[in-house]
Amino acid sequence: SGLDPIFKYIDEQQNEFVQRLKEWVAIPSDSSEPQTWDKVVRMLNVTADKIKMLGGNIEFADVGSQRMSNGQLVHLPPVILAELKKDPKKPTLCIYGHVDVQPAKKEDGWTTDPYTLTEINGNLYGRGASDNKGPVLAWLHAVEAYQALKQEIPVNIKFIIEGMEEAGSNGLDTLTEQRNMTFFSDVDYIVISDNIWISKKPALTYATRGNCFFFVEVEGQKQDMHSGVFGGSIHEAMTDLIALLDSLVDSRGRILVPGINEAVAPLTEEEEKRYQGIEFDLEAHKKDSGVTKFLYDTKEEILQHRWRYPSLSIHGIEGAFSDPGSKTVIPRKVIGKFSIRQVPNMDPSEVEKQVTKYLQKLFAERNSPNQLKVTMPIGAKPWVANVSDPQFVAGRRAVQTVFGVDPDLICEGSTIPIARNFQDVTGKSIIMLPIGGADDGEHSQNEKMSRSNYIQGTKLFAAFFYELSQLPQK
Ligand SMILES: C[C@H](N)C(=O)N[C@@H](Cc1c[nH]cn1)C(=O)O
Ligand SMILES: [Zn+2]
Ligand SMILES: [Zn+2]
Repeated sequence: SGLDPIFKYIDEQQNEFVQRLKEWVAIPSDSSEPQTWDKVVRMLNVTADKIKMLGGNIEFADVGSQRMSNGQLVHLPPVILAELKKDPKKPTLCIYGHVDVQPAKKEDGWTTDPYTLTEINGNLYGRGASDNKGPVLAWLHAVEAYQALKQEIPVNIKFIIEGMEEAGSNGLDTLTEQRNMTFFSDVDYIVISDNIWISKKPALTYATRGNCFFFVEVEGQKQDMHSGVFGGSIHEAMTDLIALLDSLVDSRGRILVPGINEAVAPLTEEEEKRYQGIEFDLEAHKKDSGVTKFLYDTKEEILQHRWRYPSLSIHGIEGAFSDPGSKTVIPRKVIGKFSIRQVPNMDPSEVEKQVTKYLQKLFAERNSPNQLKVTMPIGAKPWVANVSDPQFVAGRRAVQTVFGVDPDLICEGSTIPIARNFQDVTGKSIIMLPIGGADDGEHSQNEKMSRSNYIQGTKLFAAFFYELSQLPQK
């Protein structure tokens, strides 16, 4: 086909493409703490340089400041808005991605250094390899392939690349509103590749869960105390917090906050049947994840609880003694962190009220003199696409061209916070076109992307440009 020279170029350049991913992974652009936002900015500069080399116009859009939990106001990293040369006769595709990463330390249990991309048995290990540096580079390499062969890219291309996705995409929602009539006005399609397949088969994603992230702070004394001197005679902040955290979810994974489960859209018969038809190998999932016993026994229940029911996870406690050894301390202030994944018909502002009211009631029952503060720094809504949108036809055809199979049509249990905002504010067609493998281990130790997914994924994106251009013009 006409795409063959492009695919050949991508195959020939694959070592160079892997080398570039190595350079990107080497930048520890962890967005979880302002202390490392300078690395996020460095990563955004490197990304912008690459887009400039492809002839792109770049704007570093300012998205203001964020008030941190300690009251400090910190300037956020900018968002890259970019555009390649425009031809008004072609449709315009806007590619969203992020170049920040989750935190990673070798001592967390990585086999290799998280910031040194290391290839083992065809897998490229490194923080951000799959989430989301690999896919962002794959888009840029797909553009590069057309340009290197002096072939016209069949669509106009815009980019939105941010460095705060893992921290909730703060500021990007307002920027989207501000630029709706300008940057977004000529956009026909928005594509996001920031998630994974559910099996070895390629997939198109039409829904994601949202996320409400909570901080529960319990403050006791002015300083940490000796547990031999004060233990037994004071209300300990950590004891209060553990009681609160233990009241959120039961051992069967059921959320205990009143109102949460009641809000969830009921499972229809038609939807239930759809789950039976989904190819999902539970044994392979167990093997890949290392989970020996799930909360549910059937593939249908597991997928439903990953895609269409809320879940509550407890992530950590700031201020708790967590080093090795035995320090007999009573921490003065502790902050529990948990999040609740959001599904239709949940509303993050309602969830915030429900959680706050519930925790305040439980805390009051403890008669503790300590101070309780509940905040929700992230409140991202779930996203559901219109699957009859022509963009899904282009996605399916591109998968068929590169992989020779029909893609699975799947949902995503995790969250791309800005997806729902793009949909609500711009009204544009959105698709998720993942290239990450089911066993990539995003956010985990030993995150990886296979060389094959990275390179075939680059071809998929090149084919997607072509297939979009073949759709009837809007
Ligand atoms: C799906 C995406 N690659 C991702 O990992 N998103 C994060 C975003 C998030 C949600 N709450 C806070 N950050 C995720 O789903 O955890
Ligand atoms: Zn991501
Ligand atoms: Zn992520």
